[in-house]
Amino acid sequence: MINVAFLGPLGTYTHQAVLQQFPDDGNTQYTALKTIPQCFQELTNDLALDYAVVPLENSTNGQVVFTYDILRDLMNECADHMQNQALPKLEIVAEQYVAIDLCLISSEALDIEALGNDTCLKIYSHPQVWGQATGYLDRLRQRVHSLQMIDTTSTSGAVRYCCEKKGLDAPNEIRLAIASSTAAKMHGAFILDSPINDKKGNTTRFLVLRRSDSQRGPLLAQPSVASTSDQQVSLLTFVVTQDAPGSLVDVLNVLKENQINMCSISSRPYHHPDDSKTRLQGESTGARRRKWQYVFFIEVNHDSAVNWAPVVTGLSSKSLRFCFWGTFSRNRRYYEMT
Ligand SMILES: O=C(O)C(=O)Cc1ccccc1
Repeated sequence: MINVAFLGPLGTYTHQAVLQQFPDDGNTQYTALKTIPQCFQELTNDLALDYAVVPLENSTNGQVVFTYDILRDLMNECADHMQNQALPKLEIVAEQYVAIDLCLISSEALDIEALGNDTCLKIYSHPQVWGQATGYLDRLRQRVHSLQMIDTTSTSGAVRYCCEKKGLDAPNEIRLAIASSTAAKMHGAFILDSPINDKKGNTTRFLVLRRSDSQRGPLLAQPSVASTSDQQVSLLTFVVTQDAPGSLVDVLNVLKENQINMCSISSRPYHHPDDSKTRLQGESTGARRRKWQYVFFIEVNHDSAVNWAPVVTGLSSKSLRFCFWGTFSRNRRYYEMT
């Protein structure tokens, strides 16, 4: 029996990613959690859980910042170190891609074209959705008196909320949700319009994590739909000194020297803690501390034959803090999603 935690509840896009990775074979238990931080915390602390699945980025509106910021914080607060290499308690073991077709959903059959200009719309969804349907929402806003966007902890939860509040709307007020057709079906709700996403091929990429003290080796559940490819991907995070010209180039040169191709780079700001115990290696004690620094996230793709020892040594010597988050197979959906 394997136990997979995910950003729930049932009917979310993350749930879809979970089922792609871990099809329901009678041997899998699914644990729906409320928030992304909870997915990280529970996987770290609850030994009954084997994996956690969280969203990482969306092809239309980019980074899922909650996830990036937890990876950043886990690197910075990591108690286990090998010199300046942080050894986190979690590792990434797979990726998944889910096509996100957003639907406008109501607890009642309504004609969306017939909304009056005195209508006050309240639209509920996960915050990640707003940046994926801006064009549609802008057009809708022009046809009604007001349109309010209200965050929920999940898309599926938004549909449930609208169904629970059915019939309780004030006059002229209409509650709608944005979620998947699966979520609409699950709650017996009505799809008023779909797809309403700005871009065709809107896709979210998810990470599958496990505790790094878990038994090494191939994933316990080999995905049946998402077959893997020969390409391997590794995710690394690091901090460079901002006072030395070329310090980022120095890190990237380690990859070049080892013939490793970088396929993505991004960064997130972080405010460096003042606590002197957390001073990064290589930072001079007398130097004025920068409050505003950046963590870089890079992904590299390679075949399975990489000799990581010199790469890790090189990267740790060129960065102030460094963390290797794991190697996983490039999912075949990476090539297939439009
Ligand atoms: O709320 C959900 O359905 C989630 O799984 C989070 C999310 C929201 C929008 C796109 C992808 C994932």
